[in-house]
Amino acid sequence: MGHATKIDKRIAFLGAGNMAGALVRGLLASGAVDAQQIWCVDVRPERLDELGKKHGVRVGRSNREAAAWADVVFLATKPQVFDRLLPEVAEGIRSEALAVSIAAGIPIAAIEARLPPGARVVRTMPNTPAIVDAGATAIAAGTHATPDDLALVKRIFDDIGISVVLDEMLLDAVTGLSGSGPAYIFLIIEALADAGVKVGLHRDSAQLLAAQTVLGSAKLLIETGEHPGRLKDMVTSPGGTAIAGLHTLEAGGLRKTLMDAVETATARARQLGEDASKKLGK
Ligand SMILES: NC(=O)C1=CN([C@@H]2O[C@H](COP(=O)(O)OP(=O)(O)OC[C@H]3O[C@@H](n4cnc5c(N)ncnc54)[C@H](O)[C@@H]3O)[C@@H](O)[C@H]2O)C=CC1
Ligand SMILES: O=C(O)[C@@H]1CCC=N1
Repeated sequence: MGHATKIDKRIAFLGAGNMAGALVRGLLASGAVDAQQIWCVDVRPERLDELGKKHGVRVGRSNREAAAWADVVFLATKPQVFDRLLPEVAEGIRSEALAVSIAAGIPIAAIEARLPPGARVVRTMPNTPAIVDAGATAIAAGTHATPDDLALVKRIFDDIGISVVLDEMLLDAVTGLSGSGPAYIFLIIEALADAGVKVGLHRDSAQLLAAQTVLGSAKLLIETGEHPGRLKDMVTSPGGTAIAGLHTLEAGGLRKTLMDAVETATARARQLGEDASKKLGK
């Protein structure tokens, strides 16, 4: 990739797990920031060693110190530890810094209430394909976030996939759909690979064919802008194989099951937010 302009900010990741790792890698690969502009904090020393060795970024154990150093503070632990994380951030964060949450469920209001008055907060919901620059992220502005803040966060996530700016009330729905969606798709790919084995294919070729079919179908949809129903119709010859398979999927309630799954996951995101808000005393 590579960008004409650099991001002239110091960026801290509080919680340096899967998603933070994807962001660090993406920021460095795009050339948008240099390793010395990144500080990763985690409670697992082995993870810090790994990131330090791999990327040459600064690592440490103190959320407060990293927050005090940074212009942009990513809140990237699990939502369940936000009640411990936020007081440490509140102690450290500078008044001109921006806080960016990637946590499922936690409302912006709950974060703002725990940070100094006027704190600028942006809430996001990325997904794991960001690890290979194919992420899908939704971004929502907090009360005091500026258009420049949103543009900066959008740019960071656009480096590792696509992003959309939405109203915060839609973020739990995004969590149920694209945030959690990779898990659904991996289940589908695994099931298709199993199916391929059942009808006589070797595991390796079955899995590769299944995965490429998902990738290619998504690419076809995005690049043509066609309605998915029309693209489905292109596959289904009269009296052919695809319509026979589709009949079985309809009988198995695949559409309803997927709709239920997204609805359940959305409700779970909301619940995580309510639990966290309660623990945060709000
Ligand atoms: N995994 C996913 O598919 C997605 C996750 N998210 C959100 O991203 C956040 C992080 O998720 P993952 O990266 O998957 O989790 P993870 O478990 O890989 O990373 C979280 C990291 O935080 C560290 N940690 C725990 N307590 C800490 C503390 N007090 N201070 C500093 N670090 C601490 C853990 O050791 C761990 O390395 C979560 O809030 C999750 O809701 C958002 C979108 C997708
Ligand atoms: O399961 C979770 O809580 C996280 C958030 C979105 C995807 N994984």
